[in-house]
Amino acid sequence: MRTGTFVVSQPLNYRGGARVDPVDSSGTEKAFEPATGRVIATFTCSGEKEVNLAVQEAKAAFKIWSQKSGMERCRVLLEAARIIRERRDDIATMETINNGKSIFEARLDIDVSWQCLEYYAGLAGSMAGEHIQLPGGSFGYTRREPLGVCVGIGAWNYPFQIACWKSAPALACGNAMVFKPSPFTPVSALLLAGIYTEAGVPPGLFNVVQGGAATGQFLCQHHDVAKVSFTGSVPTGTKIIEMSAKGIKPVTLELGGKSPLIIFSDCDMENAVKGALMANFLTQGEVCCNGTRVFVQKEILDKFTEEVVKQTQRIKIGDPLLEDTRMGPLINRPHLERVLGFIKVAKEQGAKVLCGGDLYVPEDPKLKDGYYMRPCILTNCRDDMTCVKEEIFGPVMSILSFDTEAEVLERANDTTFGLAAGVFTRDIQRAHRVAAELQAGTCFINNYNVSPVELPFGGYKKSGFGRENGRVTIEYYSQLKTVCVEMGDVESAF
Ligand SMILES: NC(=O)c1ccc[n+]([C@@H]2O[C@H](COP(=O)([O-])OP(=O)(O)OC[C@H]3O[C@@H](n4cnc5c(N)ncnc54)[C@H](O)[C@@H]3O)[C@@H](O)[C@H]2O)c1
Ligand SMILES: NCCCC=O
Repeated sequence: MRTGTFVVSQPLNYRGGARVDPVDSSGTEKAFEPATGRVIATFTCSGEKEVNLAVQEAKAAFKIWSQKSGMERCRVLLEAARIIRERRDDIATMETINNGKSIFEARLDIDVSWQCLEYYAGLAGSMAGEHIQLPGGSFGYTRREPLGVCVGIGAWNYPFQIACWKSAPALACGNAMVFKPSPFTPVSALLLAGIYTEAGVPPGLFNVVQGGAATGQFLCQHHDVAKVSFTGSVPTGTKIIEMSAKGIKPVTLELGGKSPLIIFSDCDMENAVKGALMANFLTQGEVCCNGTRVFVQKEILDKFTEEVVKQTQRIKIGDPLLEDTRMGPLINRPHLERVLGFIKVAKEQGAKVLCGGDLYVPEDPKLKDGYYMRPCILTNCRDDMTCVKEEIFGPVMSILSFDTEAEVLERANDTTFGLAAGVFTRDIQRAHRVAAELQAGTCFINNYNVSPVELPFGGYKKSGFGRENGRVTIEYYSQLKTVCVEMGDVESAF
């Protein structure tokens, strides 16, 4: 497949094991190919009736799936993981076309996705309760039971991976799911739905409804929905939690961030520079956990800055389906303009642009309407500047300098967000001391933005709560039942 050729020809909803057109509407949306600015799909957003049908299908499938043993669920999830691995290139291509990230990166996202299914397949068979001895031969035991129909609502930056991070633990625990992708990236969740069906899940176990805020609200407010797992911005997360409070439904919130990356003067410079690029420029900088506040100890500020600028200028921007491209277009025109707007404000507030921060027009004429910009490095930054305080969600790194460990910790933690943080140092005691002090759900030591599925991921403070990945996520998709067994006679108080 080449850039500029793909159009969606099939329905984009998935219900009861097949692609369907929605029975009602809450508006229409267009999906774009960010590389060219072409419309690749115009689709109907699901209305209340369609959402209800999807939830009812999920409810019916839940009855079958929740009765399966963990090992039976394990086998189906392993088969789905195998199919994803087999179709890695096709899925990655679709992701690149709809999201704009480079094919090189999209393939890595797909790897993390099948690994997630494999991981939870492995846990499905070992989910168990406890047996607790009580006086007189009586006893109790606990059962880890699924919740029912879970809703997943996704953001547009990791469309396929987010669908896997939510559905794999949900299905492993015996739940059913209705998933709503971002209206900007409706395509790849359908591939996952088809794969689950091929792998042998009951029809209706994993459904996809398309749409924006209205469709999302119908899902969150549905009385047969037991849980909502949301990935997106803080303002939308706030609305989700309000709706879940009304229904007393558990929620997982994976929200935004403005994470610090601290580079001490005793770091391995080469790795620290690589780490700073990893922390800022994957997926065009549209990554929730990016370490966009790069604090560099004064002694190495000049050397670090020079090297990081040199490496950033070498990033190959362009057609995201080409093998050597490392930065594609941003998700859409309004977002590109928003990111450029942040750079304009940064300059007005006194920041200095060391490289990039402007539009990029690739030579290939078919890419002229794509949403490209050059990755940007800002220096002369202060903690009170907008570019240092707010999530930009684009390829913009702010460099700040610091003197002491105590000072940088205070500044790093001076944010309402708490998704991630990073530290580069060769001093092992300092590395762990700093990681312990950082107010963030994930702390990277001497690396950044790696995503092993074995490790829990989620936020402190306004970056959300609950976790995805890791063993702990089983607790977010299941509930504990206690069974108390009397072996003697009832000792009545009456
Ligand atoms: N912590 C994480 O794991 C993580 C991962 C990716 C993205 N993000 C965050 O997501 C944001 C970017 O994604 P976005 O622009 O898609 O976020 P967004 O909040 O605009 O949208 C996220 C999803 O919520 C839906 N939605 C919007 N309004 C809704 C409502 N009222 N009720 C129900 N659903 C609604 C959208 O259609 C979309 O599917 C950034 O802030 C980023 O940091 C976080
Ligand atoms: N590698 C996945 C990061 C998710 C945040 O956007």
